[in-house]
Amino acid sequence: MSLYCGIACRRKFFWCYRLLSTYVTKTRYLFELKEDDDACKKAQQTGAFYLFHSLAPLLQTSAHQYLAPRHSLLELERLLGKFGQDAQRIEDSVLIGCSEQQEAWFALDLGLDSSFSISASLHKPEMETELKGSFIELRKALFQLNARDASLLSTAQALLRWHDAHQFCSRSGQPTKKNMAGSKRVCPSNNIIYYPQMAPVVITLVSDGTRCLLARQSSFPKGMYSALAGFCDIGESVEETIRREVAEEVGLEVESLQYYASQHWPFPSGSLMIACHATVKPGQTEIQVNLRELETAAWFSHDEVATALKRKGPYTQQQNGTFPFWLPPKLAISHQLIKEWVEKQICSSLPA
Ligand SMILES: NC(=O)C1=CN([C@@H]2O[C@H](COP(=O)(O)OP(=O)(O)OC[C@H]3O[C@@H](n4cnc5c(N)ncnc54)[C@H](O)[C@@H]3O)[C@@H](O)[C@H]2O)C=CC1
Ligand SMILES: [Mg+2]
Repeated sequence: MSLYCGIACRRKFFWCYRLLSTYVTKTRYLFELKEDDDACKKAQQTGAFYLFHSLAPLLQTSAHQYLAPRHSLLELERLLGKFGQDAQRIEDSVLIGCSEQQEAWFALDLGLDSSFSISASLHKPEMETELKGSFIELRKALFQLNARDASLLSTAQALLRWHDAHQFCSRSGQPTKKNMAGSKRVCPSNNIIYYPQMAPVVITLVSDGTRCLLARQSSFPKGMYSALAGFCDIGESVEETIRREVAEEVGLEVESLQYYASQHWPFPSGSLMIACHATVKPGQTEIQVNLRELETAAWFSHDEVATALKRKGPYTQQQNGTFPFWLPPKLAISHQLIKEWVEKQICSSLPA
């Protein structure tokens, strides 16, 4: 090993160690805030708040992108005061992360019902003017956010939605109480603890060796195709869900599958997307589309998919009345799954 290489390796090791150490410190800090209400309340003093209204995040526009502004506790108290709201409403906020310098990040919804305010929803247009931004539906804004804001706002929305929908104990019917961080709710009458939940969903890119199978639902934007997706049924393994979903939706039998990656997805109400590649038995490639689930499904060649990946919107109607074939945006795991398939095809076609 050359001297240069030795130094480079040691530097790399030192860098990795520093990264890991910051990550561990951050993780332990967040754990403490979830477990200790007093520590979490203290963290709000120096923390930053992302604001929502009826689950739509507050956003500002900057150069064709959306930015998610953050507010200090002081700014938030001033804002609530101005709109005649109790500062106790801040206790409805949920912890969504922290910076490397341990600035805790929270999310608060000013439009949902609160036990701390008489009138549930603060006046939206006036608040938007005051905050110099707009509350925009996450579905519309997600793909124009940077990766960090997209991930934070997705987590925040899923958590805020869960709290809004779990205000009462399903056994006693009594109101449940959120802990300061919002990592759980407890029923004071029977001590049942409720934890935020998300639904596991598999997303599978089926291939026959040279082509891949893409499908569309009628609710998709015109021209957009994606890999097959489906919720896990209770009691199923990921492998079983993939086999069932592929059989249910396109009438094919999966022969082998390989895990690719996962992603939290805020729609419809917080899912864990588990992405996999799958192959079908050779010669068994005839698609039978389940029209109750899908509008259409088809096999696509490597070149067709590679071209679609490069295509940029807006995807407007063509002269012949059809829409161009396009794929989900980069932020969606389906895009990454399809991209990996394209890259793998290129590698396998290269001479050894
Ligand atoms: N991030 C990504 O790249 C992608 C994400 N997705 C997400 O995957 C989700 C599932 O895909 P679909 O093909 O619609 O699933 P699906 O094929 O399981 O069909 C949806 C139906 O499943 C039933 N269902 C079972 N459990 C459910 C639950 N926990 N919540 C809601 N419905 C449930 C309902 O009847 C619903 O109409 C979609 O909601 C979509 O948001 C889909 C494609 C790409
Ligand atoms: Mg489906």
